[in-house]
Amino acid sequence: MRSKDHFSKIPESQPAIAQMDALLRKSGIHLPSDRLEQLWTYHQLLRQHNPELNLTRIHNFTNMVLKLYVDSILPGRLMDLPSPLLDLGTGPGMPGIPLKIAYPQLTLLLAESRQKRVAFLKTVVEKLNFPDVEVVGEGITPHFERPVAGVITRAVEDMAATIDRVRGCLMKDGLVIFMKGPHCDEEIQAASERFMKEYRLSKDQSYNIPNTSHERRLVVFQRLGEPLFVKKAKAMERYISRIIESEQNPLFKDLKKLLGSRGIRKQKKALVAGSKQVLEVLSQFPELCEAWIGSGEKDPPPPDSPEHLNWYQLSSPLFQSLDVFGTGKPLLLIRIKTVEKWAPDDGLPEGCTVFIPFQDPENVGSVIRSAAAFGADQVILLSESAHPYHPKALRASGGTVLGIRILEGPSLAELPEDLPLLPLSAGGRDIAEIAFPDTFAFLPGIEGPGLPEQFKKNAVSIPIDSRVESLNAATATAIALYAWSQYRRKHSGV
Ligand SMILES: C[S@@+](CC[C@H](N)C(=O)[O-])C[C@H]1O[C@@H](n2cnc3c(N)ncnc32)[C@H](O)[C@@H]1O
Repeated sequence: MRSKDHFSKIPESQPAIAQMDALLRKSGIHLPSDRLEQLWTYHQLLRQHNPELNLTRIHNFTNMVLKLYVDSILPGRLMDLPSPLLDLGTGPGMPGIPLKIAYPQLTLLLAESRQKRVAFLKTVVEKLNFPDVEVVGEGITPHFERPVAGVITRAVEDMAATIDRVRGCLMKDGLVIFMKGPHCDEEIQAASERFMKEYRLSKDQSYNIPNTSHERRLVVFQRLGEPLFVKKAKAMERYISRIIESEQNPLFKDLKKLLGSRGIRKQKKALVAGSKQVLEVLSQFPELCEAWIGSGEKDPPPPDSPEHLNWYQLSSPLFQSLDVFGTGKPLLLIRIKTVEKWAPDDGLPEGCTVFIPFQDPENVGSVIRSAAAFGADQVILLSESAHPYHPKALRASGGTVLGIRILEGPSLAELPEDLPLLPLSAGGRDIAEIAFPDTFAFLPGIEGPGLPEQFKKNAVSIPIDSRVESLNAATATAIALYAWSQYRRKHSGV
């Protein structure tokens, strides 16, 4: 490899500043004398401290100039460098120090976790009398929150790891600049896929260190969103935030009661869980949303949330006691719509009504979801039923509870027999063979006891294998709804 290098014939016995200048110029880099001297001083320091600190394995003068200094400066010729720029894992100062010498207007942060190297970097910065260069003597983690417009990194780690690491400090539109060798397609692909929503690949340029056979690749990702600390600050400004750390806090006590149907009925409020559902409810029913509930201040409300939203920041144990599904993601406190009453005298509207007597909130939620999916006209909750806004019901309903017409009716025993009912019970007529009336209601039984005797005579059933006693009540209702939707499609072309 070395024999191909154009400059390998330069005598190594007495390298001098002029030879460095010549190598730089042949590589297209023209430094004025004061900056050339800075680079020379840096080179001397590197040489002086290398035996003790093992700063670089490159010892040959020509190679040091080309593979370290020229290589470090080249990104500045291929793009406009963002400033302030964080050189992450700078080691002995590469590419940061040569870049700062070539582009003195840069504000630079040199991050290095190994303390001996940190001491070396501080000596360099002092000797070169650099303005606007700071040595950050710590390992960069996502908790590092100093705002920077760009990050540059050479020979540190894979791209995805770095992008993740700088999520605390890189500002919106900021650039992560990777100085890589030619074979980094897999890394680019992995990082592009993982950060698809937050970053875009803005540059991928192959080049050579001039007059050498050394191939390089400059890969740049641009951040599309804000870092967390900015999101937090904006959210603090926009929403009323409350920190809740005690179980005795009245707000928390009320929230805790929303884990059961009684509390929901009394307060007319509910908790929505699961990030997808929370975001859907927030965008579809902003007027119903009261508070965004998170663990501490991580995960602030999204920037376009309604302004009246409160932001409750719960201590981790308090949050976990509300996060019954263990999502770890924020919950949403919503007001529930007033549920209209229904009495038998009101009759039924044309189409399909579904009565719900289920005591298991998951069954309530999943039947509501099926009712919405198959186009039922309304759902009437009998007094036996669990609350449709119970956290388990809301989750099982996939949010459809908020979209479908729901009424509150009497108990199962109070339903008159002369309603146009299609009770669901094993042993009834085969549902595939009946003609569905224009106006009717499905009436499934309660889990366990099933239907009271008086309804069984008109029941319809879903034929099942004789070794299975019965279907789950919500499943049976879903299949009955499907049978009706198929019948309707066939007979009315809907
Ligand atoms: C292989 S060296 C490369 C140094 C230099 N960028 C170069 O091109 O010569 C990697 C350096 O990154 C430092 N480093 C690794 N992870 C780091 C982190 N998270 N924050 C700061 N420095 C880190 C290591 O201590 C090491 O000095």
